[in-house]
Amino acid sequence: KQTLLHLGRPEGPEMWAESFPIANGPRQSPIDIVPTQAQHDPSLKQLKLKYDPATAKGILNNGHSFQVDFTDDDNSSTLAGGPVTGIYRLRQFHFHWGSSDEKGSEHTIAGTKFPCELHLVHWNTKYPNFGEAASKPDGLAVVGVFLKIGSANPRLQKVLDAFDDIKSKGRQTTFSNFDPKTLLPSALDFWTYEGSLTTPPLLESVTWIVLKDPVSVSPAQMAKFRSLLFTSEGEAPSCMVDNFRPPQPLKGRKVRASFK
Ligand SMILES: CCCCNCC(=O)NCCc1ccc(S(N)(=O)=O)cc1
Ligand SMILES: [Zn+2]
Repeated sequence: KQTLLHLGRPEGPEMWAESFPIANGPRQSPIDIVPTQAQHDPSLKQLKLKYDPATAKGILNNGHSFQVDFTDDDNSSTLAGGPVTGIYRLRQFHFHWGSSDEKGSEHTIAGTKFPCELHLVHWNTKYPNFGEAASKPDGLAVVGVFLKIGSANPRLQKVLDAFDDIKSKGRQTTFSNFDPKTLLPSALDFWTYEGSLTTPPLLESVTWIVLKDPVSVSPAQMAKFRSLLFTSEGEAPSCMVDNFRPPQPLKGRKVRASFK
């Protein structure tokens, strides 16, 4: 008896190609980053991140992750330098995580999975808005940060404290005066490659900037991530876990390193 279960969750990554054929495209994300195969590119500039805490707006459970949204109607919070040309505006950040500490990240490093991965999503100001930029090959730049199990991360606390208000899908609350720079490691060494959104619509519009150094998260803090729900109030509750896409074929792409 063929059960749907062995095809993965009906709405899971294995099924996406049916509605989004680009799922099998030439520049899909995430990927497995193999440090020994990445080429150091001395022409890569230093990453310039300028975030204004006043641009933090709200925090939302969107049913597949939670995101912190920023006002992006001026250049108060931007990314420049690194592999990109021009100025990209911060729109939101969100996370991906596992049901246990052995998995959860989207990118992997020589096969190593992390329990969690942070994505800071920026759009190219040469386009009028995020939606337009999301459909252009140089439209988006996402900074990826690995979280690894260790001591509790005090910088995460303000985010975790908001979870009671956004437990189920569709819940949101205000979230102000937060500097996402506090979530980053001290060194901004990175790998970079041309890729895509890792969730539908899987658009191939992302310059990925994956930081080499992880930041810490404690098991108790991971347990709080796993207390969020995929489901809306009133539905049978389903814990929000394993919201990561596995690595996709490199298809000849080069991964560059900003460091030796
Ligand atoms: C008005 C425009 C509304 C856009 N709504 C449609 C849309 O494009 N949503 C996609 C949002 C998204 C998905 C995945 C990532 S990831 N995991 O690759 O960083 C980042 C951002
Ligand atoms: Zn993401």
